[in-house]
Amino acid sequence: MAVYTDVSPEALASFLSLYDVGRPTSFCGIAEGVENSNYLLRTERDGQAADYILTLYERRMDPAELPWFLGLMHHLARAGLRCPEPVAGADGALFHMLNGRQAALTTFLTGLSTREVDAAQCEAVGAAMARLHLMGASYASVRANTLGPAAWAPLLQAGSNGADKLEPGLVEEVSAAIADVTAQWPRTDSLPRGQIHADLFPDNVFFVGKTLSGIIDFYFACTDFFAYDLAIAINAWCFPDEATLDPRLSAAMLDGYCSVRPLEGAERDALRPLCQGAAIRFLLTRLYDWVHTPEDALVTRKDPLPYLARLRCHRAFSEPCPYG
Ligand SMILES: Nc1ncnc2c1ncn2[C@@H]1O[C@H](COP(=O)(O)OP(=O)(O)OP(=O)(O)O)[C@@H](O)[C@H]1O
Ligand SMILES: N[C@@H](CCO)C(=O)O
Repeated sequence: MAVYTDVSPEALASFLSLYDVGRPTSFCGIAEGVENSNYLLRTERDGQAADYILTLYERRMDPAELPWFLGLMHHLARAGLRCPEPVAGADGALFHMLNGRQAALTTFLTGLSTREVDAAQCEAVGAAMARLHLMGASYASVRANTLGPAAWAPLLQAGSNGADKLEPGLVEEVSAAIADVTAQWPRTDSLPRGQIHADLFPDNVFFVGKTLSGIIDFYFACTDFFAYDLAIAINAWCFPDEATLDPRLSAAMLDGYCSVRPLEGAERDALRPLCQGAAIRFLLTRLYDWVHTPEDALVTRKDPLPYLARLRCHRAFSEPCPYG
């Protein structure tokens, strides 16, 4: 489930009166996702139907940061990336309040996320990510990565109550990995940086047939190393059994990326610590949710342990870039 906030027909009508999108003809909650409340909205105007996603921002969203995310999506959509474009209200604003929460309408993207990742999809994701990185260069505003290395020790601390029940010795093992990976982390000015998606998992990428048709969910986007975005996606796409890297998939992703934006040698050399850092980041946010979400909550908690398995896998490699 991800409908935390119910929206009545009256509240919807009042919200839509701020937009020029026509009258609602259907409106239903979307079960997928864990962060925000999402609804599929169909409207009709002058006999024409149009689909939108209505999102009410919950949980981790810092209200002051929403304009940055919506501005980035607007910028990328206008630059030609297939991503949701926020719809402006009659007043020009990209979000308005609904039931006490910030809420935005975005364009609907067709397509389905894949359940069985293959090399062609990885190549397409790599190429789309590189396009996103290049297009983001003209979005000048900076957003620091709030889930970068400085956040890891406090997150582990916040999730430590219950961590060892999940996996004996987890806190000690992850503490040691944090110290080691932080010491190897590239200096800010040592690798190319810019706007990154930072959550490019299979459920955030749509395909129509074999063609990549859209990228959604920009609410962890930030300004960081381009190669860190690749590290996140390698972890999310290239571990078919959750614990073992399939180098054919990661090589396809790197090939796709390099077909649009060639990687520098230093970026390839940094991939192993970056992949470990990406594994730590998702292990810790999942651990936090695991420990802090009541077992009977409607939201489905994501298992942190597959990210411990990925961390171990990257740490066991001896070659600098086993990814392709
Ligand atoms: N622009 C869009 N076009 C079509 N479907 C969308 C769009 N945005 C969201 N969806 C649908 O809503 C679902 C949830 O969206 P999203 O992943 O952004 O939610 P979330 O709560 O931020 O979840 P999470 O961060 O856990 O992935 C998606 O899986 C997709 O089915
Ligand atoms: N992609 C994240 C969920 C939040 O975006 C995860 O799998 O842990």
